[in-house]
Amino acid sequence: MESKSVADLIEASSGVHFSGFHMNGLQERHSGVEQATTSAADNIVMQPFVIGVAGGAASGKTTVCDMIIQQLHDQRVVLVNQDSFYHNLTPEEHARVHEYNFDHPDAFDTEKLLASMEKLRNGQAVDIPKYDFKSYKNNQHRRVNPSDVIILEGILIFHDPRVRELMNMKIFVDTDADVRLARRIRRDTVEKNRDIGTVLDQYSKFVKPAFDDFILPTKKYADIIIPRGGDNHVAIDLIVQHIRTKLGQHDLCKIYPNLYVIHSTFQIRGMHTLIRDSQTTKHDFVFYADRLIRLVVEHGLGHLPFTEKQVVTPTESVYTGVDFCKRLCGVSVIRSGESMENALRACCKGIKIGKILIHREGDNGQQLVYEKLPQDISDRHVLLLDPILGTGNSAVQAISLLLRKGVPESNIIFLNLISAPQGIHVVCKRFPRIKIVTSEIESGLNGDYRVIPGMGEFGDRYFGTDDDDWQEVTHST
Ligand SMILES: Nc1ncnc2c1ncn2[C@@H]1O[C@H](COP(=O)(O)OP(=O)(O)O)[C@@H](O)[C@H]1O
Ligand SMILES: Nc1ccn([C@@H]2O[C@H](COP(=O)(O)O)[C@@H](O)[C@H]2O)c(=O)n1
Ligand SMILES: [Mg+2]
Repeated sequence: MESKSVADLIEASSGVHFSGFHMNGLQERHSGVEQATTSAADNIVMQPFVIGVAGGAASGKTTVCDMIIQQLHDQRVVLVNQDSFYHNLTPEEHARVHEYNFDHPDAFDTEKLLASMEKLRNGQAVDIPKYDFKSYKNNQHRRVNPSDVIILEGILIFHDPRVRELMNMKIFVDTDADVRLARRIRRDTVEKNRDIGTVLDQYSKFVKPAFDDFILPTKKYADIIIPRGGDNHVAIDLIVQHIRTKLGQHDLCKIYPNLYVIHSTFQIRGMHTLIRDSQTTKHDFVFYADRLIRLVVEHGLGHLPFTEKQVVTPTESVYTGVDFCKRLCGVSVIRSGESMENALRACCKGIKIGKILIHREGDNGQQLVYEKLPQDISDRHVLLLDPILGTGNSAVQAISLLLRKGVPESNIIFLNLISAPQGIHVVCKRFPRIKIVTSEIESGLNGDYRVIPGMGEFGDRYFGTDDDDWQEVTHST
């Protein structure tokens, strides 16, 4: 495509909002996308999703954890047992081990557990003791690497509020006392070589009272109570599904503090349902997409800086409020992004809106970038408009161009309707200071790099250039 004709194309497609068209995309095309703007990107530590699993001894905690881990096979999951943090016994305690209460909160070195968790959450590997139930020692260690999911399991794992605080999800495995006792007898006699008399003594002296006094009272902290432990496949399936959703969605907001997902309501879900439905007419698609876009734009504007302003009301009282940010412009990514311009103009009277055209050239991923931006854009806060964040490639191109124009990274707010986690990772890691405002986070991308569940080709549906509409036009003319 010839440079001049592209300029004309943009001019024709967008209308002139201001002077200052720069045609330097071709020169920049071969220089590639800018490298990460700051080393801070490398320092971002993904916060793991921490699941706590509590319940009485032999209730099936380890079995439930194993089942969750098995189902989350495509995630990096690590299991940390509270048993690993049993205090070593003194020689005196060891000599009278049958009088030692292994079910009391004081039997555990919770400070050490907290220190290990702190390391894992900071992305550092940690050596976790391996507890030997036969020798009562934890002299050996295993190396645990930082992971996407950490499962903390143990009878008293909900006891200390500081440990509870670490958890994103708390599960209590609720199994009848007689089943727990029967399993314990079998386990302790077979696996731990203990005689049945000792097992029963320990149970009545320590295990049962501790369950009533310390373990059962922590059930109230659970988000989910699983009756029948590992037999409850439905509960485990639901939990795994929830973890997957959480990993892909809102926890992204914890990982990336500059990612904002507008608060979901049934109205918003209803609008999404309509625009995602492939049967929705163009008219309805535009109507509900516009409503959602307006919400995203309003939310995005809320992230602009403000100055305090006092006004005198008609009752001659003073109202202390704020003044809008004045140095502002929009930049839409042609063509879908243009659908967001009206909402921005409706909110910000007379706002300048620039345009960026990103063109994928063949399959080699090379992209041509043409732009028409305000000359003083480096002095402005920029609202970057593109309804769908998919792989993040276009967004990286667009943001890199803005940075080359001198716009500070922290002055860019990227507004979109839906975001794929992959795109969020790409953009937020590379540009940790930009803000992203979106209305929903998607499950992911399919093999063709299309957003799933998504809403199809947004530009075609919004501007009526999808196949059906073209046919309609052909038939009616
Ligand atoms: N649903 C089940 N049916 C039969 N045996 C089970 C079931 N769940 C666990 N067990 C057995 O009971 C014992 C205790 O289970 P485990 O998962 O280790 O419990 P916990 O970790 O709560 O102590 C183990 O020997 C295990 O094999
Ligand atoms: N040396 C030890 C240490 C602990 N116990 C018992 O283990 C139970 C906790 O383990 P779970 O896998 O069942 O959660 C607890 O009831 C302790 O009494 C032990 O017997 N010997
Ligand atoms: Mg266990």
